[in-house]
Amino acid sequence: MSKAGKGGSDKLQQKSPAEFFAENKNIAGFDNPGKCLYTTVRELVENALDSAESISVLPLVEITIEEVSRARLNTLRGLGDHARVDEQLYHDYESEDARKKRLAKEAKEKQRLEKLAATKGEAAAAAAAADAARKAADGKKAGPARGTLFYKVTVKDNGCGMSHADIPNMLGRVLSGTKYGVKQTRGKFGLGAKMALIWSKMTTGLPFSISSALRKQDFRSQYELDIDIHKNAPNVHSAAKLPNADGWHGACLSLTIEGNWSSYRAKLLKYLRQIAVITPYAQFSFQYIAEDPKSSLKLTFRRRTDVMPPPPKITKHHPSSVDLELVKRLITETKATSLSAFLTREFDQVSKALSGRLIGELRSGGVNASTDPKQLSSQQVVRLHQLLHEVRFADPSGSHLSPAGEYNLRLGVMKELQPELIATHAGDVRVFEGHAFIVEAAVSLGGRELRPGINVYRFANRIPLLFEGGSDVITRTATKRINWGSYKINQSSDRVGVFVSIVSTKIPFKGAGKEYIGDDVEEMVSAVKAAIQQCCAQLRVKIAKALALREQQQRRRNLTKYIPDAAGAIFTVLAAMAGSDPRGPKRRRLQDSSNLLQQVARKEVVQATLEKKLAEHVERIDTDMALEFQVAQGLAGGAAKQQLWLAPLCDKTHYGPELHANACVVRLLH
Ligand SMILES: Nc1ncnc2c1ncn2[C@@H]1O[C@H](COP(=O)(O)OP(=O)(O)OP(=O)(O)O)[C@@H](O)[C@H]1O
Repeated sequence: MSKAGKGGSDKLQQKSPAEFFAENKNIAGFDNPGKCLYTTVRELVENALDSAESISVLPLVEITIEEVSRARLNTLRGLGDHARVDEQLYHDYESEDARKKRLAKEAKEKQRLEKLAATKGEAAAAAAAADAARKAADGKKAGPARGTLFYKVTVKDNGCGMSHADIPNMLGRVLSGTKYGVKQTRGKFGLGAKMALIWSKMTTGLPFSISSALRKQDFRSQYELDIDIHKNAPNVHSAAKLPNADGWHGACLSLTIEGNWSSYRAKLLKYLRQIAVITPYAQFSFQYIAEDPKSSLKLTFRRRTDVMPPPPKITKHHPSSVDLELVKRLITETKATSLSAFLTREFDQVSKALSGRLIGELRSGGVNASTDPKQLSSQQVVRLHQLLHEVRFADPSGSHLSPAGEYNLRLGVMKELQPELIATHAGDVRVFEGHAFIVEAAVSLGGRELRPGINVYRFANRIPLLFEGGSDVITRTATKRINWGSYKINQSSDRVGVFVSIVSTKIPFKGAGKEYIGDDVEEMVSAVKAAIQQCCAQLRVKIAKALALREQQQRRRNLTKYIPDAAGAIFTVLAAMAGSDPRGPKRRRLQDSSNLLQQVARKEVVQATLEKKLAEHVERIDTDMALEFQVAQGLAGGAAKQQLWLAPLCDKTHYGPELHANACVVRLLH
């Protein structure tokens, strides 16, 4: 008899996707309570942005995190107050041993303070006591904040909303979503919101509350649901259609989870600031409601532009990116009834003429242009798949992508970090495994909140990436592959901001948590490096100009500093000469065509007159030299130019040739 038959541990079992992800939450970025709070907010915010952008509406996202004490949570769960029967069972019970240890520690601390007061005075002892009290309080804060470990997270948007019938499946079934096509979106896996729901189910047991309306819909869908983890199916508690008198459209999702605000507060705020950098056309209102109102927080990241990148478009699979299973699925799903139509209809970069040539290669296998793709034998499908990988197809055009745009990236960095210098660059469309991608970069110097050294900001499909930076292609390229010194940038003392945004129909994320992009994709490494280098080259010119300006100002300051002394010395000589014999040797040597000495004698010229004239002279040579410098630089084609950004009115972002004129350079759109 087999072990399974005996009821041993080898019994065959099956898991639903929901069970798998509930047991392996960390794969999706749900590691610990603090990180879970962060990832929940992040997933809901990114859904909100995807949703508003899908209907070309300027996003308005309201995020609220509200502390829920254990007592309130119990009320929400319908649990009454519990009077403890056996105190010793509980975590917070102080045993006799623990009490002795605490008293010994306190006595030792008292002795230390008394000794300090005797040697260094009362003030030093008081400061040490305050310091110890602060450390003790910090220690308590870092530990689990009992009573406020639960949070109600609500995210509301003005996006496309969800249809009434779809809501249970969209939000209550793992691996279901609308973003699986070949399209650039923030979401991809059909997992994020459900992971938040699974986490809430595992920690508080409270359901998802969803309110949503499609555009022009006269009712709002109102749902309370959770997920049957075992069946991976939605479990609807209540569903209703409520009046929508004000014509609102969008979604408002709310759930109550365990979390840790104090340990992830900084990360969450950093995330919001960075998403505001890469999405300057969105408005984010953030509110943290604490049980103690003094710890509450309200922040608004305002919209700075109404120019939204054109929305990404869904595109067809590139022939070199499909695997055998995908070819089979496309054959099953296609509406084409001939092989010729199938190839042109389902694949990118396959024209009618090219499909004819491809079919020519397959003819020996017994197919022709009119063969119904659904009638292909499995050998014929295998041959077709092989052929698609052997033929060299034109690269995808990338016109379906939606990069943030240099204008938005620059604006975002300027508004959030206010750097002293900034340069931006948008790279050309490149290709990785048949998927187009575009890398945009900004490099800034100085500004708010940057530490000395290289500060890397990473974005993928316009999502900020805040974790696992050390292994990411952007961080590694910025810190290891750029020779900063050659651009007059000091890698350790200058405050350098490196912002890189990659958009693609397939970002090679490591893991479903979308935390970082691997450093092993050669095409991506070279595109990221080129984009950063382009920014650095622009910055080098600006830095040279700034240095020259600083030198010029220093020279002027030095000259100005000596004017009173120089004028005083000259005036003393002139005054002495003016009082000497006009026919004496000193006076004869002076060519006094402007009768300077007489003017000095008549007090028409005094020391102040000399000082004023010298100051005017310094000013004049300074301006002349600056002008000379500007002209020289202008002719050399560099520093005198200032980049000015005018947002294109049309939705194109691919630039063509540059037109150079004396006063400006204009970049044309293709
Ligand atoms: N705020 C929203 N507005 C409109 N539709 C939404 C919203 N939130 C979620 N959805 C719909 O629910 C689906 C599932 O969302 P979920 O967060 O689970 O996964 P996803 O965003 O598709 O992918 P990922 O797991 O990569 O985030 C989405 O594809 C979208 O169609």
